[in-house]
Amino acid sequence: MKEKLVLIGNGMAGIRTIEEIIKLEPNRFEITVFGEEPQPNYNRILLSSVLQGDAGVNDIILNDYKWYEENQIQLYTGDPVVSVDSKSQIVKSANGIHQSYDHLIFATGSNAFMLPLPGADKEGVIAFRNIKDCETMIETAKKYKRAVVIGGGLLGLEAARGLLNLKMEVEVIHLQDFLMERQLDRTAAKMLQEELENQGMRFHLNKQTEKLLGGKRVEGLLFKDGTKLETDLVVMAVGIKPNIQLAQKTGLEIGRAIQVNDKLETSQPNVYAVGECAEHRGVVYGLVAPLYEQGKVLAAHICEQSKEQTSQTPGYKGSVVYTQLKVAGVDVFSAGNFIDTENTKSIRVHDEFDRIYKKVVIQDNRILGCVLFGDTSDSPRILSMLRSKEDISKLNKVAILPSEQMGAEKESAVASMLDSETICGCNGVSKGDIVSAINELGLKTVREVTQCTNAARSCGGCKPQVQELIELTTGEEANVAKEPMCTCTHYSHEEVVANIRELGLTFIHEVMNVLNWKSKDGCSKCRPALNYYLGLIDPLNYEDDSHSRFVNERLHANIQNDGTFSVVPRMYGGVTDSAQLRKIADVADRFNVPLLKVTGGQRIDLLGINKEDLPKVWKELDMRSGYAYGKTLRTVKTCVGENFCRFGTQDSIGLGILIEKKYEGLNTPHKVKMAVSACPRNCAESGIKDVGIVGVEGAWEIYVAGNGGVDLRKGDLLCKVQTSEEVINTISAFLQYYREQAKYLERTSHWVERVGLDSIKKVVLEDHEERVALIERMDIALSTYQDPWEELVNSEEKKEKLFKTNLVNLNS
Ligand SMILES: Cc1cc2nc3c(=O)[nH]c(=O)nc-3n(C[C@H](O)[C@H](O)[C@H](O)COP(=O)(O)OP(=O)(O)OC[C@H]3O[C@@H](n4cnc5c(N)ncnc54)[C@H](O)[C@@H]3O)c2cc1C
Ligand SMILES: NC(=O)c1ccc[n+]([C@@H]2O[C@H](COP(=O)([O-])OP(=O)(O)OC[C@H]3O[C@@H](n4cnc5c(N)ncnc54)[C@H](O)[C@@H]3O)[C@@H](O)[C@H]2O)c1
Ligand code: SF4
Ligand code: FES
Repeated sequence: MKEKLVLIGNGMAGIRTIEEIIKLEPNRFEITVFGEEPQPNYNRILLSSVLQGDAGVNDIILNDYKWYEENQIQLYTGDPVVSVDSKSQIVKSANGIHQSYDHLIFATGSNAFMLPLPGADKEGVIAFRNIKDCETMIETAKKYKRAVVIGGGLLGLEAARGLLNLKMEVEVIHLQDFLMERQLDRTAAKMLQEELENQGMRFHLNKQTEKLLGGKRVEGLLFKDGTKLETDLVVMAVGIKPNIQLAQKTGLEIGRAIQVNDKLETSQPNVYAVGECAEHRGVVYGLVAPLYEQGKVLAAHICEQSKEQTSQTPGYKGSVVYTQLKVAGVDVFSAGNFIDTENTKSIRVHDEFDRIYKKVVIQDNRILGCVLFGDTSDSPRILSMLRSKEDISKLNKVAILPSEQMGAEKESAVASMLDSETICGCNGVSKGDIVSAINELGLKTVREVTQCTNAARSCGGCKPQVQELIELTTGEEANVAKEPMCTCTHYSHEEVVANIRELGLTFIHEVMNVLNWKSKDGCSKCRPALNYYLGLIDPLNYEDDSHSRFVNERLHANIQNDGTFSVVPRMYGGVTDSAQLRKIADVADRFNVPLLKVTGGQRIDLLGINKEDLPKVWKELDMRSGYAYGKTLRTVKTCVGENFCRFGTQDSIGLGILIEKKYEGLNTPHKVKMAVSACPRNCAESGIKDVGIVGVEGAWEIYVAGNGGVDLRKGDLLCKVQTSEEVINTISAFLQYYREQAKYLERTSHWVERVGLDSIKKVVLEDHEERVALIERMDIALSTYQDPWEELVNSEEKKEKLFKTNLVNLNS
């Protein structure tokens, strides 16, 4: 006879526990599930996506009726359990079902907390917790215009974004003086507020609602300070309260929720609790990651018990939680304890130009928590250090929060992650788990990876990383719907480019309007990408939008960690002369330049220059910009070559200078570095450059897609040619093809790995017509080049705009 297992609550934690049990013991239990809601188990997290218009109700079903049938689970939906007789081990449902049990799991979740305000029972006052609430909001938006969300936490802001998408005017009422105070500090909250205001939300902070006004239907709010606000809909998002009435009636021990030990056992034998209705070591969790961890432990414990073994399960020890806001155009991440105290120290990066803020709080050489805004790419690494309580005393502090300005290559966070690091936080799936599944089971799609590992099955925030892992592991492009360019749009990079071409779109806001961008002004990911693509497609007519460029590119200098700038003038082929050196020395003296440094690209960097001095420095230098800051050609490093070196067989300096003069200022998807060495001894390191030329007897070998950064990669031999002219033509064809085919911010190394060298050779070397066309398009692009320093020095208006006003907000 099978043991009887009854689950009360058909939600995310309860059903995940059942899935884990079935994995361990597919046939041991006769399982019965009671659910109060009328649907099968669905992904509550994605209600935000349903409201924001990114998914339909059917898309968020996690386990359909067929799954229950296939696993022989008796499911009663729309039928809550109303009493439990724990003596005779029987539960009774509202519809009168009596079901006996050997094991009983409470997974009754939470209810939305409704403020007990006068008028809270009026029509048009709702919560945001289930499918019904979501449908009510969608219906309301068809008839009414104004909405108020009470509560500026995760749920409130996701609801507000959804209501904006439904074309309502949205006001958010928040009790505290900054948003998401449970997840963010004041600085990050202020940046978030500005971003959301840009998107169209209006905020009322420090406001306490006293009463809801209106007749049968809500018409407004009255606040404690006497002010009023009119509205047609009120959504309360002020927290949750565990659903414990039934447990209370059953006589289970209750604190803030049902009290459980490390095995998720309640105070009564064979009765367990899991999910938001459970309190473990004084903590009640409200996010799925810890609830799924609980479910796994509980499943193992119940299965071991059924075998009448002594329990081997180490037990649930509590979780480090993290949160991410699911709102288009906003990247926010928060984990652990991020509040500064007298015992903590913190590392901070605050880039007001690009609206990036990162804070990592440290105590006794361990990371306690972090807040990331604007760029959350460091989150897996920091979370991993936080969870493992890694001793960071030996780490260079810069390594904890590396930034591009500090020399780090950050384009593939996934590639540089350790196997033990977590890719999917919701489901606790590591990079190693996913890579093993891909290799062992031959998985090719994100959906397959989800089915086998559960990664990407909850909030979906890790889908891009899973996709990238498939591509990195198999060397093939993952067979999934293309990943959107950013959270502002459904369209992938490729689709946006195709639309710009097909519809003849010519400026950034036009692209956003025509392609139904979700946020009015885009974000720091899509704006620079659109600016690049528009310039690529119509180089002669497109007017570059400097406000859609990253700060260094906008100011034509590299910002340093103390807020000063570095200036690197162009030195073609790494060659200089005494006049240039004298000029540089004079400028260094006149402007008290604290550091002069020879760079890896063979030029001289003047570091520590104040922003207001930049135009004067450029003027006095009277040299061209070295573009040490741009997504463009950086340097062409050269070796001494035949003129002086005993081994030299070719004029590397001459060719290097020719190349650098030809391609300077060219806009590319990411930075491009080149080198020319005059013999295979390769003193200019041609093997680790985007384009590297090596002289061999009477010929030049051209290598591409090398990289000397974090993702060290040896270049691939593209071809061998005889003359400098052929070198130039081949570089033109290759670089133009890269410009047209790569995604913005994709280095040549990643692009070549993604599309394959052979396919590039076919176009760039073998298809004569296409090669000629690429070279022509390259020449057109190059014809528009103007040195930016010279342009700025000679234009008062440009100087005024860039250096005197504070036009620094990418989103402004
Ligand atoms: C809009 C929204 C967005 C969210 N986004 C995120 C996110 O991005 N990341 C994240 O980690 N978390 C998110 N959450 C929270 C997450 O959804 C919850 O933590 C999770 O659903 C809790 O799972 P649970 O099974 O404990 O409870 P629930 O999912 O609430 O399931 C409990 C179920 O039990 C049923 N029930 C209650 N009493 C009875 C009874 N007596 N008999 C039968 N059935 C009963 C309820 O009707 C319910 O269906 C979000 C929540 C919402 C509402
Ligand atoms: N992206 C995510 O991870 C995500 C998204 C949505 C919901 N959730 C989860 O769902 C649950 C509910 O979310 P939530 O945002 O309601 O809970 P919350 O407790 O995190 O936030 C509630 C917010 O409402 C504010 N508030 C409280 N009383 C108020 C009042 N009278 N007037 C105005 N503001 C008031 C609080 O200051 C707080 O910031 C949480 O467990 C949350 O973690 C998570
Ligand atoms: S690469 Fe060859 S030619 Fe150039 S400096 Fe080195 S040894 Fe001399
Ligand atoms: S991080 Fe939420 S589904 Fe993977």
